[in-house]
Amino acid sequence: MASAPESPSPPLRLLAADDHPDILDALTLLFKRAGIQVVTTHSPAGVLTALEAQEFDALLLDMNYARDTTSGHEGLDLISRVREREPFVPVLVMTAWGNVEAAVEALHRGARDYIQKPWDNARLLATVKTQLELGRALRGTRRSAAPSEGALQGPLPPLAHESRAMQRVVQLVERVGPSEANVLITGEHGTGKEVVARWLHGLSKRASHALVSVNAGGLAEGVFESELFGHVKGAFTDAKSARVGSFELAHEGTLFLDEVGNMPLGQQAKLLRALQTGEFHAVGSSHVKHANVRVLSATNVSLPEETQAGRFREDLLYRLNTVEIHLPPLRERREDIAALATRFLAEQAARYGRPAPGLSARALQALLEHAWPGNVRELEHTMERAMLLAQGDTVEVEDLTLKPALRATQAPLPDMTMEQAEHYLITRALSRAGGNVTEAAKALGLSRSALYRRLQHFGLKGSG
Ligand SMILES: Nc1ncnc2c1ncn2[C@@H]1O[C@H](COP(=O)(O)OP(=O)(O)OP(=O)(O)O)[C@@H](O)[C@H]1O
Repeated sequence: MASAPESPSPPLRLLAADDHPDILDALTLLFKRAGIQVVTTHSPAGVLTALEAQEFDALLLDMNYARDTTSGHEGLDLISRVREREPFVPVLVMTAWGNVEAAVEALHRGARDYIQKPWDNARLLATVKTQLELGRALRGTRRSAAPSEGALQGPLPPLAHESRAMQRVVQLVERVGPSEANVLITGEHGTGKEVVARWLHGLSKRASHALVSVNAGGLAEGVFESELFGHVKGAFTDAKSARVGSFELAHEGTLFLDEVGNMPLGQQAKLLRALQTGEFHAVGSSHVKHANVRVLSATNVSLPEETQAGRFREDLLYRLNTVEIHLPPLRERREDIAALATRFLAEQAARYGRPAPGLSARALQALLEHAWPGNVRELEHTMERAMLLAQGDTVEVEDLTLKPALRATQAPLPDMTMEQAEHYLITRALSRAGGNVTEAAKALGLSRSALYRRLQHFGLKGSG
């Protein structure tokens, strides 16, 4: 039977924003000639409206909208707002010639590249095309992420990434997600390793197949092989029926090996053999099976240290960590706390059918100062509890029920980096001043405006 011809893919679609009509005309002409569909708008509000109305493969945004200004503030705010709504659409910015500072800040806020005006047509076209194609690929893989049997199901979970550290993680996830590379995800408990695994799978060509999760570090000797490779009926006393193993379930999809650092050496050898050959056989059968899997694994222990101590096979480590993605603990990315806390409050409120409460300034300070040994998971539980305890429409410090012993237990000041020490001193001063910026600035020996700049840098808020 002849197969149906593939339908031609629709033209790449770009949203371009600039408040100068002549620039928009020039851009439209250039991109149309290259077969790119362009929608234009002259204001930040227009960008947000256009994003509501339709999907784009990439955005090209000017940084200055109020005529006669070159500060780029409107453009920077716009990037942040776009990233909130559309975390994965590639954003390119256009900056005034020589305004490298604005360009660097734009990259920090999540823009992928920048073009200086006046631009060079060939370079602009090449840069835009690359981002359009990437954006199209990212959209396509996410759309085809249909759940299938045995998979970790459901839509991709949110991945908050306000901090620079998490923005770097997201960039890495975007880059390696669509590849076939095996990825080792490291980080303390509750830092979001499984969330990252889901995104990696969701962005890959394998997204329409299963993502099968195995708690590799917690399998007793007797069940390890049966769990991973399956067994035939009657293979052992309890084998009343045949079982399909995780390798087979994950065929053409992704196998997620959680807690991989806790596997005993004997199991490591068996896993390595299956990964090297792609072949295995079910317990009680001599029939060789083959599975095509991409392996993602996660651990909260240091595998290089485990390897040195002889507890983890080096050859297995090399197979697992083609790329490593490290999730920093929450105490090292405090800029994420406010966004995560508000998100969790809203989610829990929706779950309990209540209006989402707000966070008092003191409650926010307490959250920012807490050490979060349980990381994002602990914050999630704290906000659920706080939502239930809150009286009225605001969560107060008392509703957080943070254990005092755990508050502000960071690394001692001498062990901190400059950035951490500054962050620590500022949050402490703000907290002591009840969120009042003027008072905190006085205590720190800074001018109010200098403190405001630092607050902006760290994504912190104060009052007064
Ligand atoms: N960046 C994030 N944005 C939003 N939610 C997050 C983020 N990171 C983690 N979470 C949420 O925090 C909880 C813990 O995340 P997850 O289970 O992925 O952590 P983990 O590192 O795999 O934990 P463990 O090591 O204990 O298995 C989940 O409910 C997850 O949805």
